[in-house]
Amino acid sequence: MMAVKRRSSHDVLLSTALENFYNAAEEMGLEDDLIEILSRSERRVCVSIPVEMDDGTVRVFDGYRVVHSSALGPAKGGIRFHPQVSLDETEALAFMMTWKCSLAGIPYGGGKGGVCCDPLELSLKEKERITRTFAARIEPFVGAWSDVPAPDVNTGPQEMVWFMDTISKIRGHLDPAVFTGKPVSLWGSKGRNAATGLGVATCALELLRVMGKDPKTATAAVQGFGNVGSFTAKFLHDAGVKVVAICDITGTYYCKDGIDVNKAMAHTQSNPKKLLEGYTQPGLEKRGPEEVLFLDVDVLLPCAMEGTLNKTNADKVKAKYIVEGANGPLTPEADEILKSKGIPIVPDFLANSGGVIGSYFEWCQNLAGFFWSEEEYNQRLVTIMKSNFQRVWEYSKEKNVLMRRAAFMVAIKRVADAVKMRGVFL
Ligand SMILES: NC(=O)C1=CN([C@@H]2O[C@H](COP(=O)(O)OP(=O)(O)OC[C@H]3O[C@@H](n4cnc5c(N)ncnc54)[C@H](O)[C@@H]3O)[C@@H](O)[C@H]2O)C=CC1
Ligand SMILES: O=C(O)CCC(=O)C(=O)O
Repeated sequence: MMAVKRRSSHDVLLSTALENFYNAAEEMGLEDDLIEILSRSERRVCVSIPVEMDDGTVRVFDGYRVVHSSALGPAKGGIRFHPQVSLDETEALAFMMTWKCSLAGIPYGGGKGGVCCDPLELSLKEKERITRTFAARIEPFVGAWSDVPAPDVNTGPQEMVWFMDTISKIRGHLDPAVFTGKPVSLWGSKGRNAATGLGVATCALELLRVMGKDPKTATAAVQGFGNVGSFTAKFLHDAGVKVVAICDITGTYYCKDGIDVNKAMAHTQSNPKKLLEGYTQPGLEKRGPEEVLFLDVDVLLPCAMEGTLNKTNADKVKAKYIVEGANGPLTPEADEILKSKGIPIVPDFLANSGGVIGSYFEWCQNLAGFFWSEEEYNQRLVTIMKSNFQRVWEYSKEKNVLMRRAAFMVAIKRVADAVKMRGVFL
């Protein structure tokens, strides 16, 4: 029995992340003091964001920026705009960023941020005011060598430019390396927008390879059709996988002959809310949003939000494999159910690490002031993703544990070694 008193939370994501961490730490025999240190965040910043709305009224939004660990380098992680954002959720996501960056082999710690708001109800100008005020309030805490935010749910290149521009104006000089995920025309990198999806698709193709399944005879279903889901579907489609279903908050769009992914992407790009609503093609059937999860396909890729597969629905999964594009899409109860069904799962912080690896490439280019071609970017990304997949796959076989546990063990070791070498004080 461990002497450490385990932290817990009412937040599903934080309790899931902590439970996975404690179990892996226990299995690898990590020292109690390191468990205590690594189960807490270094810094949790809460800010209020007063904003004048278009109708002249004032609303105050809550914003958060958490640094879980800076043992390996500056904290790294996205900023989310969503009605469910809370301090606990942000801390959970920052915690998982530490393990993601460690496993990826990049020189970063873990951070995450968020603003509790509903972007679907905001005008572009209101979103800009929220972004700029939030940027000003967290300015003392972010920087190229301290904490480097990036996009997450409902944020993208436009928000990253507002953030960078506000911080640069406050500091009196351009500071491009303080945010990644910027547009290519403004210190962004070719490849970053598609990077997470390219990484998720690469992991799915690697899993098919080790399972001896030809991608050209494989089928897939993708939940979520935003940044991660749409590019995941696109790269799988390009590799010859038949993507039979895609999905967003408006429903599941199923076609037994395969979704025309490029057409669906063009559809979402052409409407202001970026939704699939109204998308059509020959043979298309529209179903409820949850139905994507229960289709009889080779690979299911949850690329939307956390907790999608849980104790109430995991037993209905018919897919042969799961590759987690979203952060925390499975609760521990779902993990158990899927384990008993023998379904191999590529865990989120391996599968979706292409985003942060791609952000690392952007940060390197910003610091050097020298930009790469998209070909070079993608080729380096795919090489790293394949090698990280292979490392976790082999370690899981060697230790006879599931891939999630193996990934945690590899990731925790690198951070724990860094904490020991740097020393725990100050
Ligand atoms: N953007 C990035 O580079 C990275 C994002 N992630 C994670 O991937 C996930 C998705 O992020 P993004 O694609 O950036 O967000 P996004 O905002 O671009 O897209 C989210 C998509 O999920 C859909 N969705 C939301 N709730 C849903 C529900 N209940 N049922 C069905 N569809 C639903 C939305 O309609 C939208 O299509 C999140 O968990 C995020 O933390 C992870 C790594 C990097
Ligand atoms: O690109 C980044 O720095 C972080 C992306 C992110 O938030 C994530 O991987 O969950």
